[in-house]
Amino acid sequence: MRWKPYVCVLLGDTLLWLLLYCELLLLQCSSCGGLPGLWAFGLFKWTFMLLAWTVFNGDKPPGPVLHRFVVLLCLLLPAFESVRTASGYWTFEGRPVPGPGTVLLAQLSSIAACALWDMELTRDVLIPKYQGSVLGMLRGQLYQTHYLKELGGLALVSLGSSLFTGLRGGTFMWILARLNQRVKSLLYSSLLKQDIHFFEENKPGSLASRLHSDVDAMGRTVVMNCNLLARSTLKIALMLMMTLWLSWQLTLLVVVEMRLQIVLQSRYNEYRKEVKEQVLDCEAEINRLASQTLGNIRVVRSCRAERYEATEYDRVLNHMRDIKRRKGIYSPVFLLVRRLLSVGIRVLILHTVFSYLDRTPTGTLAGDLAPHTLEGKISFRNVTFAYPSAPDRHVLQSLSMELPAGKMTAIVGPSGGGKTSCVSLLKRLYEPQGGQVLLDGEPLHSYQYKYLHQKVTLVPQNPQLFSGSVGSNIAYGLENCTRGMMEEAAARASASGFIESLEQKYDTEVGECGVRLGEGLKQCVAIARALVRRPQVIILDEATSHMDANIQHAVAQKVLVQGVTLLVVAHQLKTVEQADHIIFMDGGAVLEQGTHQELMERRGRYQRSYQGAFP
Ligand SMILES: Nc1ncnc2c1ncn2[C@@H]1O[C@H](COP(=O)(O)OP(=O)(O)OP(=O)(O)O)[C@@H](O)[C@H]1O
Repeated sequence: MRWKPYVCVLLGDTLLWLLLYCELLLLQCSSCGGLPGLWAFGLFKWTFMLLAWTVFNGDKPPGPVLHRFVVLLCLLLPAFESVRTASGYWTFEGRPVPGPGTVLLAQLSSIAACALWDMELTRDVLIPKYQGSVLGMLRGQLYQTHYLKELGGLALVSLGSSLFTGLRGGTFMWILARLNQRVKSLLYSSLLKQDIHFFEENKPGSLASRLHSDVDAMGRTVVMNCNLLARSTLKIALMLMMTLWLSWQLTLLVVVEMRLQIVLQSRYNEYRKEVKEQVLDCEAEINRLASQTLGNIRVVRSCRAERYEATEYDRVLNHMRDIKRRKGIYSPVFLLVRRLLSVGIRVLILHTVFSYLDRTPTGTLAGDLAPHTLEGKISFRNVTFAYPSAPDRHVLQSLSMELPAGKMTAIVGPSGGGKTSCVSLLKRLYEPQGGQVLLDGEPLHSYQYKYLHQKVTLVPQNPQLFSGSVGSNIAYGLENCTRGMMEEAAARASASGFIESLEQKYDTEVGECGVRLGEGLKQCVAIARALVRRPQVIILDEATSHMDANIQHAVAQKVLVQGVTLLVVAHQLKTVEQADHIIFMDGGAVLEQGTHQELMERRGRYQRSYQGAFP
């Protein structure tokens, strides 16, 4: 959270209070106008601060937390004084103006309320989120650094939540006590004013009970329900916002399910109520018939109405049986419909999940080429490419370039020029929309997937190491990697010197994400990891940025000696001077290419960039 706007708001508030005091002093006013004046001043402050924000920040609206803070700061004091006046605890009207202590208290309360408000509101949403992240880490999906952050977040939110729950409970208990006191006092005064015959009609015991137990019970009900209402409303609103943010489709399904369940349940409740009334009517009828007939048995006998009465009794019993049978059918049908609805919604939710499982990748599938020997010549032919997330924006435009086999080619140019996009296409992370990328004259997609990734290896700028030994990181993913292979790769990556200097050499632990190694050493290990696979093309995407210039040069030479094609993507032009071929890219197109000497003599963009970098 950026704290500067909050400090400015606090200073602004203090300044406006000072102005009010000065103005009252100058105008020789003894009061700021009671409660209406206080409210007017609060609203003025609110408007003023929003206007000031617009002046300094243009159309950009203040964030919700900052806005809440401003509202609290401006309206907390008038609201507090209004509640105090309404509860009869204090009459503000008689006081001239809130003192500096009250203003300071209002500011502190606003800060605390704003912070705790967010904690309380987000507790039920954030706790499950942090718990999920911590569980994710325990299942190995997160690194330790993330784990500590998530665990810290969980602890903080839980602590804040407990604190706020305690404060909220305490505040409501305090309000309850005040409410009871006030109502009892009013009731007692009212009782004392009643006529004497009122006391003759109402026993003192019952009046005393009204005064104590009933008032207590009423206060408890009102306060508890207010508490529950405020809490539930805010909680539902926030949960809805959070779930909408996570997935509006799933939220819609859940809301639809809830709505249908409510409709179904209320229909069923109506029906049950109706049936219950019918059963009660029937029971009453049965009782009436039985008691009427048995109570007047002499009349029944004398009229020979036994058969008639028995038929009547049977009729009511049959009616009762029908009602109960209908109830017996409706209950399981209702449960079935409810369960079907719930299962149906879950099936729909799963269908969103399964659609991902069934999704077929749009890229061209890999072919079966896996030649024994590979030269490592790479050609980009009229390649046009746009990222799937921005299909209308072509980041490469009919780009053509050649990377000679066994040579060092450097791609340079300003940020956003399209260098990394070329590398991504070369690794088949994306497919171009137009043109082709060829390896030894064959399109990349005609090679076997595993073969291609073994022969064309990428070392990224920030390589990830895994907890384990230096050796296991070099041999990562290889089944039959011998110590000899590791040592050879490390030597070519100029990493053997530092590895040999470690106490346990290749068995030295690198720590979580390689934290025990410096950035330069991490890059050396990552290059060794690439080299141990004996690739024919190595792409160093800013992969030597943390290395000393001499080491960078040595690594390049050792790689080239083996006849490997080396593609270096670099920002620092100094590091690519030695390259056999330099390609200068900008705006997704090749602007200039040649050796360092040729490009410097051309006095174009490369030369200007070089001179800009080394004036
Ligand atoms: N995943 C992506 N989705 C959409 N656009 C992207 C994506 N990655 C990069 N771009 C855009 O593609 C353009 C080329 O980016 P690219 O990373 O290839 O340039 P770059 O020369 O490698 O830059 P840098 O040196 O800063 O890495 C940029 O405008 C960038 O914003």
